[in-house]
Amino acid sequence: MSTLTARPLHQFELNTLSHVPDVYAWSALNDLPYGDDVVPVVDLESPDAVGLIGRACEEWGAFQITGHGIPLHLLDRVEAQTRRLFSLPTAQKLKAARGPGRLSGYGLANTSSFYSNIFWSEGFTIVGSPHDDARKLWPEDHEEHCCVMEEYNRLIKDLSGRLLRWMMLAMGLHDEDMDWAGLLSKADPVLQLNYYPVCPEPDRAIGIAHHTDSSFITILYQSSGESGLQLVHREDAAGPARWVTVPPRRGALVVNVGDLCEIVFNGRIRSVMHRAIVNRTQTRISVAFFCGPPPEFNVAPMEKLIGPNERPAYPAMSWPEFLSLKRKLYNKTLEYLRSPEQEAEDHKNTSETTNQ
Ligand SMILES: C=C1C[C@]23C[C@H]1CC[C@H]2[C@@]12CCC[C@@](C)(C(=O)O1)[C@H]2[C@@H]3C(=O)O
Ligand SMILES: O=C(O)CCC(=O)C(=O)O
Ligand SMILES: [Fe+2]
Repeated sequence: MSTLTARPLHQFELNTLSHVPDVYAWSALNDLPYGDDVVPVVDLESPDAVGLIGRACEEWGAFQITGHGIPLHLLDRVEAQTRRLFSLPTAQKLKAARGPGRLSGYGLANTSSFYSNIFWSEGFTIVGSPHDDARKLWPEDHEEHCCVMEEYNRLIKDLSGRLLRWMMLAMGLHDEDMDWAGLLSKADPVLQLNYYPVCPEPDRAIGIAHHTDSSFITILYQSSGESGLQLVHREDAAGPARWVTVPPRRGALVVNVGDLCEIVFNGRIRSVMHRAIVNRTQTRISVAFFCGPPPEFNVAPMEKLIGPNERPAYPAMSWPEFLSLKRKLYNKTLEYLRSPEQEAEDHKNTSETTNQ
């Protein structure tokens, strides 16, 4: 396993290939059985939205939302701008390549550096303002792109604050326990545009390998047509852990619970393992909004969720500390934080501090 570093871009133009070259071949795609259960769909205008969200978070760590107030024509424009970006010639896209140590720009998904095989996808990350990178792609003609992305960021940030507040209420907490809107207003919005070209042998490739998002929640738009997003439904009375496909639904958005919520809610809800697969017939795009905190945020379980005489299920740390741990341990991060070894380590650190 390596740490997150920039990696060379594709050696191939994926949409021209008639077979999957070995560096793109994945063997562990069927590690779990498939389930045909359906990820809950919550209408945010429904009177029991809070309860439905709470149940979906506890059972799935994910749900689709309708009635979210983001106009369909804006979603269409976001999709059109995303397709326009990825259909630029490779040389042009490389002008906005994600440089070493930078999060924003064009390249493979960052997490691809954990694997020796390459993802069948391209990514473009927008952190904060879209202007700098868009100017590199379209020196004369980036106004429309920036306008659309900024408007989307504004509405989706607002929506994420509402959703987090409802999740908190569903967990029996109250408005005074966390000012989500205030907290999120201090963070840079992060948008990840994903592009999955058609693939001649979809069973041999992966769009983005399984992972959890680090954010509080991720709000994902996926293009209609072929589905690609799959998530792990944990073992329950109905069966063992299984892959479940989240079909695109016109106008709906997918909400994924991320690692930060798992920690803040002290494990009452868990982040959802998910991946994107590819298909033979339709180019797919997705746009993920990662709802994260400002750098100074203290990542720790909320006091009220820790029972009397109970230790928090996760140790406290800063957000940059969490991200650097995640860069090292990737899918093992939360398991490590919950483990007894970590508790011992945590205890040692606390006694060192108190001994000083
Ligand atoms: C709010 C977030 C979520 C982050 C970290 C932080 C800021 C940047 C986000 C992304 C965006 C691109 C994919 C990812 C994997 C990456 O490398 O940077 C994401 C990551 C995560 O989910 O871990
Ligand atoms: O394309 C998708 O459906 C998933 C994308 C994703 O998981 C991500 O960008 O983190
Ligand atoms: Fe993701």
